[in-house]
Amino acid sequence: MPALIDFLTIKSASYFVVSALVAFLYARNRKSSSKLPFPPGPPRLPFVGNVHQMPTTRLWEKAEEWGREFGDLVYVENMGKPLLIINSYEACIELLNKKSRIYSSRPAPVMAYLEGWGWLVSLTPFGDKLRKQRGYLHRFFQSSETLNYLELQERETIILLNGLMRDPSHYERQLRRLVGAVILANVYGHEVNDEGDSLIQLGEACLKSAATSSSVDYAFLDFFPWLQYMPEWLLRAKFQKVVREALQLSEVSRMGPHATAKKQFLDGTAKLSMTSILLSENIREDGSVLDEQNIIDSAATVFMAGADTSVSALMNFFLAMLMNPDVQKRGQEEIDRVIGSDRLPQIRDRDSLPYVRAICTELFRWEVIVPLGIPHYLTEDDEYMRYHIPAGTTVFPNIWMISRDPKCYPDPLAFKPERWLPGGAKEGVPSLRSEDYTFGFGRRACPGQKWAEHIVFIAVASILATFNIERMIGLDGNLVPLNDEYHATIVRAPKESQCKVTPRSDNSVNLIR
Ligand code: HEM
Repeated sequence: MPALIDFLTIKSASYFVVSALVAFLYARNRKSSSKLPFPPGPPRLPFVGNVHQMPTTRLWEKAEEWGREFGDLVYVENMGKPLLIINSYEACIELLNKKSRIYSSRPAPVMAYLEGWGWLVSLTPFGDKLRKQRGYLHRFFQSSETLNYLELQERETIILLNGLMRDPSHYERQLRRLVGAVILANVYGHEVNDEGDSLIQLGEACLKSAATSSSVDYAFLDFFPWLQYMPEWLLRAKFQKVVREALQLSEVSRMGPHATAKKQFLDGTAKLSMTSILLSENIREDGSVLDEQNIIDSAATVFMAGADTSVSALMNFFLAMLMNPDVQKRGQEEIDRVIGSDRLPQIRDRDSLPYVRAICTELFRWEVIVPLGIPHYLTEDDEYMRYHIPAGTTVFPNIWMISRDPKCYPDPLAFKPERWLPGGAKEGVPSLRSEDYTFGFGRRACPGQKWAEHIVFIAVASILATFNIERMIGLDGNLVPLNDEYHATIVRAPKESQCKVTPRSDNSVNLIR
């Protein structure tokens, strides 16, 4: 056995040296491929580049610091892999929108593929497959007409209000149920009965697992992919165990709900959903389904991409209300004045509730949910502002920094819906709306934007209409501190705060029931 260990250690060390050499030569070679310099950035060390300066979490905070020092574009390298961070909205539009032909692929993180998440639409490389998948998602989620999802969002929001009345101290659980129930009904025709629904739990487990694949703990696999072949006992890294567990989850979540929905479709018991509509349009006489893999993958991606993000927006709403009681009061006054107390708000009330709409727009700006977007990948060499950007660069739009630009948003850390009202802030309405960047850019921009905007609006308006959200007073008579911590993976999600969520009046209770 010791001889074997020696052999494998020598073997892996020699692999290391060869990989290092290849990366070094590759980096040198790339440097000489254009006369133009790379964009500015922190000084790089030979071979390892900026690896020593890369944070293990919250890359967006470091990116902001670099952005202040180097400007709109920051170029860094990680073991020979080029990364570009774009810090201004204008540069995002110039590169990711106007040159979307070459800026619309995705990097391929080794860990995500090992774990079996390679089928996610958000990882699909640019090309025909992606066009097909995005075509499906646009049809069902960017317009409410195909699935009539607005009605379902309203119905499920009433269940949310009942849930908050029953279990006011666990608002996160209720918000997860709301978003999960609408998504699963829209995608598979699955009806969620309670917060413990098995598909919601499966989705949550997948989200946790997929979040690990983007963890920096496994970034070493991107630099030394051959390490994935090392025996588990030799490497003493736990990634193989993590991979085995994730592989199971990714397969079950991709195929399981589809199989159930297909069975219901064939039995004639299926409810109207993205899956049942696509099956009915694509089923052939022999029972096979045209383009079934893309249908399966697009449907299975929706929970993964839509649930955590939309829940985070609503979690931020609770935090914002706890921090800004005056905003809550003004929103409630608008609803009382415009809608009265005989009915709950509906999505068609959007145009007559400008302040509530402004709260939603501010929610998409304040504490952005996907601070560095999902990275794009440049497929050809490019030039911009007399800089050379090499093919193979991973490109991050710095949504975090754009949303906090004090030139555009005075007092950017404050939650101020008034900034979106004409005449409401003395500086006037900012020209850059948060909806223009929070959902990403170009041909990879979020296909769920409209769906998310609608569910956030109806949930916010309905909660404001019927509940007061207030800080708790502790046994010592002082306010219980808010939990302003955030889970920090690709999605930045606030943690739950202890608070009091109480119906505004007996009339609210009757309306909810
Ligand atoms: C508040 C809620 C949401 C936010 C903030 C959000 C944000 C984003 C962002 C920043 C991206 C990356 C865009 C880019 O690469 O430039 C994205 C991609 C994506 N989003 Fe959303 N999203 C939300 C809700 C949803 C919902 C409800 C769905 C479900 C339909 C969805 C489905 C997707 C998909 C499939 C992608 C990948 C698109 C691709 O790679 O081509 N998202 N989202």
